[in-house]
Amino acid sequence: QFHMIKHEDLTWRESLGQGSFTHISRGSKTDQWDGVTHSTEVLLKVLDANHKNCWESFFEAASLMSQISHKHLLLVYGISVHKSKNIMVQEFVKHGALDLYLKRSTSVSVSWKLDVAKQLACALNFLEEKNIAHGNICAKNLLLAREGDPSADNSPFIKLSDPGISMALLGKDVVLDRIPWVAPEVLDTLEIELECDKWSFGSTLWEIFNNGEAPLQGLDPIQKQQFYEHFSNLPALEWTELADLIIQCMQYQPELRPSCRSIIRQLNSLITSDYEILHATGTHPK
Ligand SMILES: N#Cc1ccc(Nc2nc(N)cc(-n3cnc(CCO)c3)n2)cc1
Repeated sequence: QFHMIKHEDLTWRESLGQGSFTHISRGSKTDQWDGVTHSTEVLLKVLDANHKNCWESFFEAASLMSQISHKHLLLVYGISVHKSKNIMVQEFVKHGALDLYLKRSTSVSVSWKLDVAKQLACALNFLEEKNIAHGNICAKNLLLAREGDPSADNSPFIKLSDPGISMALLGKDVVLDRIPWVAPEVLDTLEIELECDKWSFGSTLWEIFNNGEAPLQGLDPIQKQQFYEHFSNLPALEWTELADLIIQCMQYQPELRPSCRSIIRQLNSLITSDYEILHATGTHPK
């Protein structure tokens, strides 16, 4: 169920960092279309050689993204297996991971953030309708295809990345490190259900409205585990309606979390209210 890409059709450029058990590089792939050679810029995601045993899960994550297509889901061109290297070939998304973009950007407006949040909610709604759980929703896995320029009145555009290797294979320390994105019930079962993505959505909303700052970043794994044991909540944002939405998503009982349709409805009313506040008082919520 995959397009296999020949290793010799890939060119490797600079390294761009790493994910869990993987590292990423910019590159290009060449294709022959009716005898003409085309070169496409790609992102090469390589499974670390010392985690070769995870190759099934690595490609399982990629195939999830290949079986369904949606404008806000990352395009995976295919895979390439060469000697001991397992490579996922993805579309190169122009502005990279959202968490880094938010940390670097100073003037990102509330309406920009709401627009991005709504796009993520739409991607999740699409997955929910297909009964597909992603399992790794966070700002690091949101890729910014278009920055959006308020003066040119065009808006940002994001793509949700593949979920990566399943947590069942990543080990407890990686799972603890993913607190508070990973839903509390996952710590026991290591099973990903649709409701888990709602919890992660809440955590990602918090990141987006805190300019890419990671929630609970100062806590060590034990303190992170206690955060769940004490049924704690993230520090509330000043905008109470938004803080309420985050609390709804981050309900400890999975069945109490809102549907994607409800999340989208609430985001729409925040977008409208933001618009009214902006035009009423000339100021708007943090
Ligand atoms: N400077 C810069 C710069 C860096 C990267 C891109 N592009 C791109 N395209 C993708 N398909 C995936 C990623 N990506 C980034 N971090 C991860 C790991 C966490 O998911 C994945 N980046 C564009 C500009």
